[in-house]
Amino acid sequence: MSSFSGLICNTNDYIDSHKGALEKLFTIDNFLYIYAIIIVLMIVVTEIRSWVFVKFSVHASRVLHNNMFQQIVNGKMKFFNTHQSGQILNRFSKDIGMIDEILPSLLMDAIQIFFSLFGVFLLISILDYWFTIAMVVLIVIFGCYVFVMLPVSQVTNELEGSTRGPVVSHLASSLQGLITIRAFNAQRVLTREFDKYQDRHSSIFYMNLTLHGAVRFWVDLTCTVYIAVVTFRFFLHQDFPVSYIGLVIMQSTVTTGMSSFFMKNFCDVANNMKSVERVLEYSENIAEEDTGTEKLREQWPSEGKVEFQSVSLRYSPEEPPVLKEISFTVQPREKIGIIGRTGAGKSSLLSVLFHLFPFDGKVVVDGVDTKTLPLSKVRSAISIVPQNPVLFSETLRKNLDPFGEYSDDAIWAALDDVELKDTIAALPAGLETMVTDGASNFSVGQKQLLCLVRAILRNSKIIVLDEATANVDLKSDELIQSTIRKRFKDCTILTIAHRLLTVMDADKILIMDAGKVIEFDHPYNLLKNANGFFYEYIHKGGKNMAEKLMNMAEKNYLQKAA
Ligand SMILES: Nc1ncnc2c1ncn2[C@@H]1O[C@H](COP(=O)(O)OP(=O)(O)OP(=O)(O)O)[C@@H](O)[C@H]1O
Repeated sequence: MSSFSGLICNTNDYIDSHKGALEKLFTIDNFLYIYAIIIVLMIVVTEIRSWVFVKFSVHASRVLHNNMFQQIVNGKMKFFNTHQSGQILNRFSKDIGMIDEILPSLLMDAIQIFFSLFGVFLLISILDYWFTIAMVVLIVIFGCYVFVMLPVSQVTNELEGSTRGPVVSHLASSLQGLITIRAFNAQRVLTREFDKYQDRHSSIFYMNLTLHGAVRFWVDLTCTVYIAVVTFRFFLHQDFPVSYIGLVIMQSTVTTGMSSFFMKNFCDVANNMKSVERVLEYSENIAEEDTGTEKLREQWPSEGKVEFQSVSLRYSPEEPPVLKEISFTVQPREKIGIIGRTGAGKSSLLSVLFHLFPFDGKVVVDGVDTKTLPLSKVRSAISIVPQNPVLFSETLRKNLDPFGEYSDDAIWAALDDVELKDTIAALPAGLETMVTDGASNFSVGQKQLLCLVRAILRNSKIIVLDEATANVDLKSDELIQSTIRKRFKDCTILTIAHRLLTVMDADKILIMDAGKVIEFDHPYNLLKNANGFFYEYIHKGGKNMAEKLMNMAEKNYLQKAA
């Protein structure tokens, strides 16, 4: 009791001695002026700060976003072999969302709280320098918390990101293979797998939350001890005025809440900076290196001669080569059928033609080493009808003619060539029909025919068909083959085929086995070698089929010879 009455007496003495000065400063007019100036300054500073942050964050996120997208669409094929789709989608959704929405406000709050705390500390220190020591101790303790907590929270945050990838990948592949999953009645297996990935992600997510809760507890406890120390000092030294004590204790209490918020914000900013790091990681060194610089004046390729000179390919340095010192020459306008067992390297041969992976040796087209040309030049010179036809979620017209280069008449004529004209004309929107996600409103055979329409429109000198008729019936296969013969008679054609009938009328058959070319000649000549691979391959389908194919080859050979 005696301590409190002492305090009150001291306060009254303090107020009496400073009364004149205080009255002078706090006249009602002065107070209103100062108040108005402070309010205006606060509004101006807040507006400028928000404007700068919004401008900065929008610009930064746009640059990062564009860079990352450009790198991904031009990415090396190897990158897609080693990175899950979920991982890539995560960068575009979670990380970009973090940079766009969360990080700027976190950063703003952190800076604001830092300056507020600094102001409070400064005020308390000016009132009594002994509090500076308590504050320095407080800051050191907070520093220790950050030192211990930050690396742990960065690891848990990283783990959270890496466990979210499989959840997204699993979901994406399940949606893609929904028909197969239902056909095998495998919904339960898939659900169990999804739960496994989800549990893994949730456990890390909760670990993160718990970690933040623990840190908040320790920060609050430290701040409570700090307030107790400050209050205790007033009991030891009772000559402070009450207003002074009230101000210090109130500011110390504010410090408690703000410090805990600042710690959380600081760690969140440091952790979420990882999103920037991850986006930056995908913003460089992913795109293919385009070293070709040679500019060709004349139309290239004009003939369509293709030479493979000692071409070797390995998908990664640790793996064995899938193409081994391959050399052969395709003459202009020749039709080549490529066959071989599964995994022999047929598709890899075509990926070399398009420079999809770095390879040793040379591919020379019409006398020009394709390694000296820009990638866009090489790729635009060759048309492909791939094994897995791809249509985009756009109008049919845009899918067939993405750059708007051809007239409607040319497109309808090309559709007529593959006998799709009536089917497309029967659609209510015709060429303006929207292709649904995954092109599910077209059958696989129709998709392949639409890819063939693209090739017809481009009218390239070299055409590549990678099992283009694998998903169509025999009649459609014959139709496509006759269209190809008619429309591409002046072109060089490389056809990978599993159906021998498809390539029996080819000028030459190239047979691949374990990454090597083992036979390369006219089918009729190959059939003369009873110990050869082709002879054996043809007789696997039964005697009747073999005879039919041999007759076809002979007829074709004699026709060409004549
Ligand atoms: N992107 C890739 N990354 C790593 N290895 C690959 C890749 N693509 C193919 N391979 C490997 O290269 C080898 C040749 O594959 P490729 O697809 O060229 O054979 P293919 O003769 O076309 O087979 P199929 O007739 O079954 O399509 C195989 O052992 C395959 O595992």
